[in-house]
Amino acid sequence: MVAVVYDTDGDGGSIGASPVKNVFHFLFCIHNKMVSSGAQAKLPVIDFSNPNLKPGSPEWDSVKHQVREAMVEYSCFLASLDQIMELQNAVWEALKQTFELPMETKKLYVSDKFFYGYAMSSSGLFESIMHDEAQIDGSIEQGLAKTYWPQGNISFSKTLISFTELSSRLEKTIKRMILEIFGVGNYADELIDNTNYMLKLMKYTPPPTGEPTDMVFPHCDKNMVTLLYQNEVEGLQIQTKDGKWMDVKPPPNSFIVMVGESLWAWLNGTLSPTYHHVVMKGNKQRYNVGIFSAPREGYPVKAPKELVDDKNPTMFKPFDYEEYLRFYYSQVPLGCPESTLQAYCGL
Ligand SMILES: O=C(O)CCC(=O)C(=O)O
Ligand SMILES: [Fe+2]
Repeated sequence: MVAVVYDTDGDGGSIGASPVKNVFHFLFCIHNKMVSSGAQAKLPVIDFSNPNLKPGSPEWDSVKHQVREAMVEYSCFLASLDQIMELQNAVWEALKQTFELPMETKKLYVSDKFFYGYAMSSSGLFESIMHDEAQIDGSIEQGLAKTYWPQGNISFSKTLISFTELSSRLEKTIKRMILEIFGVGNYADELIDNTNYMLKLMKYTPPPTGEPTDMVFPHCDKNMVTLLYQNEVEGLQIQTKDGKWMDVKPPPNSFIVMVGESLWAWLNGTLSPTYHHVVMKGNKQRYNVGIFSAPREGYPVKAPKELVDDKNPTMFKPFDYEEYLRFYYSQVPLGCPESTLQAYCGL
């Protein structure tokens, strides 16, 4: 299916006739009323920079212990990785260069996979480029860079390939630790082999009023694990167990790690998905680049038998991630139920 994910009206208001436009209206609408001041608590920062971080080592066990504490409390943490600092400037340069392209050029990037490509919110303040299967050799170069720079753009491609390698390696480490924590580490290789990585480039333009403005409405990601790397402009808030919004303030060497609905289902509810939104304030542009891991098409999301018993019955019917995404985007215009996964395949 071809995903034409561009909204030209820029009115930030009325809901148009096209389902795609409706999706973007709801996904990126502006609700000033939802803005709240962040709670005071701080997310744990866990260091993954040690090159000796190998499964079974004392370093591994120590980091895993920290991951457990953070995930159980917040379903979210900050993963510091010093190696990202070497890429930092090149990453922001690549994003700026991309979003500064003329609008007609940016619109050229339309993927043949469902929902991937260039998108802009109806307010015009939030832009994103979603590139699926970023881990596949040549995909960033041939699929993305060649669309924008037909003559090629070596520095752009090299930077985003290195970013994808570094962040997907970190994602694998984190996922392996999470599975070990819940006693299902024996499934880690299978799950990793059936993972697809979506690369998402994001630009937030500050609201003209300068008032705090909700740019991405509260939601849980649908995928397995989300890793976000943002510039110095804050805006992300996650919801804590007591229902308060907490500001996320990542140091420059850190990724934000969040749990998506697919991991929630795969773990049969053992971890909750991270509920989050983005509030922009001030006058600086916010850039963010994320890697979203997701189950490959055709690999059903199904909790392993070890996580199911009489006390913990299966929460969801096995589902295909891509089919669930289609359902989700068909539901969003109808008003976004609290849990679309529950509505889709809850038991
Ligand atoms: O920009 C951010 O910090 C979060 C973006 C987000 O929630 C998403 O892309 O799903
Ligand atoms: Fe999100």
